[in-house]
Amino acid sequence: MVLCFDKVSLQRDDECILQNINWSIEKGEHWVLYGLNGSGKTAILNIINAYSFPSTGNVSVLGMEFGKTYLGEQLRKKIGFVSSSLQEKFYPQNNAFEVVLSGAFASIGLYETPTDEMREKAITLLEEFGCSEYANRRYSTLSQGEKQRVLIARSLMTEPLLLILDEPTNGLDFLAQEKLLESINNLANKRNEPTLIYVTHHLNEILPVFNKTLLLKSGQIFASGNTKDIIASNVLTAFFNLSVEVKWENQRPTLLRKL
Ligand SMILES: Nc1ncnc2c1ncn2[C@@H]1O[C@H](COP(=O)(O)OP(=O)(O)OP(=O)(O)O)[C@@H](O)[C@H]1O
Repeated sequence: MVLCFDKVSLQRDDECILQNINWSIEKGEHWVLYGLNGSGKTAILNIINAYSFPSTGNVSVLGMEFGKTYLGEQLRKKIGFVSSSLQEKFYPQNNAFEVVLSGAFASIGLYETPTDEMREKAITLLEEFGCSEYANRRYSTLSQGEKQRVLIARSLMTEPLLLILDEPTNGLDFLAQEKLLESINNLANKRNEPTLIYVTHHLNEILPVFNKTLLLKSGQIFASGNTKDIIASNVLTAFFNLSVEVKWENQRPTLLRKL
C-alpha cells in the first residue's frame, strides 16, 4: 500500500475543508487528482506531505502511520513534490545541473559537496528529461517548460517512492506541455518508477498511464476508480452539474460542453 486515507476530515476555523476521505493507492497505480478550485486538492497534498494533519481519521503514507511517530523529514525524503510555485524558489545564479544536484540534499542551493555518484545520476536524469543542452545554463534563463523538466529531474535524485506533480504544465505552451507529458509518460513506464499523483485542471493531460482518478468536490470524494469509468460523460455531467461530453481519442480525453 502506497497511501491510505481512512475517514479523513480536516477542519479549519469552523470550516470543513475535507470530509470523510477514504482513498487508497496500491503500488502499480498512478492517480489523477481532479477537482474545481477550492475543492481541497492542496489540503490533501499537504496531508500527504505531513505539512498538516487531519482533524479526524487515519493516514498512512509509504508504510508510515501518521500520529505514531514524528515523520515529516523521514517521509518527505521518500516523496518527490513538483509544483509551479516551486519554480521561483531556486537561486538564479545556479545552473540547471546544480539545481538537479541540490535534489540529493533536498536543499534549495548546494551547500554540500556532491559525490561522483550524485553527479553521474544528475547527468543521467538531465539526459532522460531532455535537459542536457541547457545543463550549464543559469536556471534564471530557462523557460518555464525547461524549468519544470529540470525540477522533475531534481525530484528524482533521491529515488522517491511517490512523486506528486501539482499542475506541472501551468503556463506551458502546447509543445512544452506535450514534451513534459512525454517525459512523464516515459518515467511512468520505467521499471522501479515512483507511484505518481498528478493534479491537473486539464483533462486532456490525462495520459494512459494514469489508470486511476479521484474526483474531489467541495472537500468530499465525488467519485474514484478506474480513469475510463470516472472520466466519462455521465459522471462529469453530474460532477459539474452541467451537460458535458467526454471524447476519448488516442487514449486521451477531451472535455466539451454540450450545447
Ligand atoms: N487555513 C485555512 N483556513 C480556512 N480555510 C482554508 C484554509 N486553507 C484552505 N482553506 C479553504 O479550504 C478550501 C480548499 O482549499 P485548497 O487550497 O485545498 O483547494 P484546491 O482544490 O487546491 O484549489 P485550487 O485548485 O484553487 O488550488 C478552500 O475553500 C480554501 O479557501
